[in-house]
Amino acid sequence: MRLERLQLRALRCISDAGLEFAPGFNVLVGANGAGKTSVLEAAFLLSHGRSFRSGAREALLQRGSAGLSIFSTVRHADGRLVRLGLGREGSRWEARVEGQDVLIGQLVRECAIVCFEPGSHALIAGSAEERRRFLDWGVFHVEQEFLPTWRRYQRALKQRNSLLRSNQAPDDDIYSPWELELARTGTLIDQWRRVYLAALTGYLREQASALLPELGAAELRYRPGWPEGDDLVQVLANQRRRDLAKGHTSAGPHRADWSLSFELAPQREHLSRGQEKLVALVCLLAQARLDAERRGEWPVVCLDDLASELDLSHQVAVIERLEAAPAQVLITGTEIPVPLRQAQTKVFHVEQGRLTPLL
Ligand SMILES: Nc1ncnc2c1ncn2[C@@H]1O[C@H](COP(=O)(O)OP(=O)(O)OP(=O)(O)O)[C@@H](O)[C@H]1O
Repeated sequence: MRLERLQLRALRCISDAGLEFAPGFNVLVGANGAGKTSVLEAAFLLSHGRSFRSGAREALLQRGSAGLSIFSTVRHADGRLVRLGLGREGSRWEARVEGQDVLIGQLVRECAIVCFEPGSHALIAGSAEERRRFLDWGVFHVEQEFLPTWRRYQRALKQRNSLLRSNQAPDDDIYSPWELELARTGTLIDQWRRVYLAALTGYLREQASALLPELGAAELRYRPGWPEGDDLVQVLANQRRRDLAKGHTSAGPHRADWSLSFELAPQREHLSRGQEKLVALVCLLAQARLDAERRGEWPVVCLDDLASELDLSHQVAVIERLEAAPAQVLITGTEIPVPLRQAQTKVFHVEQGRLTPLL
């Protein structure tokens, strides 16, 4: 898929801007703080319902503005054109597909965008929550039932945690209904995650051998969040007393994690900071590749500040791979990245929130 048009209003330093993107490479060039990342952030918001930057969603609203809006026209590989919108008026976020109000989950399903940005190394070096989010975004895009099941799981988890916190005696009749629900939905979530990771593994190995051949073979490890092979309902019942002392549920898919290790870098601590970033990029490109396989079209790939994140040879390798995909790519930088200077690239100049097409 590709973004044909993106229209932004009152997003960070961008008061009002419209961009017509080219199908291939698009570069947003400008000084620090000009508003380049904010454009990628807007695209990411449509596809994830949240920003990749930390902080409250309120910070996205231009200072002094009561609302913001993001509109996009998305062209799918089969020629279908879909109009998407996300906005905030007053205290409410509203999502639209083809002018109809929809839930944010429905909007996100229509738009697939992966984004590599300076914070992406958290996928490797950060908390397990980052890795679960990555995993669940992938599962969500292929499994229709994932979101409602995940919501049911979260509801049951909240209920069990509030029983634990209010120090309810660990009796079956109080805890069992919630534990049954947790086990039923949690086991499904775990199965979907395993199927997704199994499909992702080949693409992870392929991307890793292209971008990080010096690290040797890559291996993916998954930890479901409770002892492998055990029945979750039994685990929860057995852990009630321990969980009462802790005040929260200590087993289940909300504790899952995965990691990518390498023959010559078996532990994360063996990776340099730059290699951590490259491993994160490997994961994102593998996810994009799998998404392309499943949906029959590449997601849009955003690379924020590419030239300061990767050395020149890795920039070349990534750009060549995306050119061959072929994917629509949005790149930001204080200058046009060297490998794109001779290529067919649409360039936008960004200055104090104003966007001007150059070439
Ligand atoms: N809510 C807001 N209202 C108005 N301006 C904001 C708001 N939030 C951030 N800004 C400003 O908007 C700009 C956002 O910049 P952005 O991160 O998009 O810049 P960038 O061009 O990617 O910069 P860099 O090259 O430094 O990463 C900054 O100048 C910032 O101070």
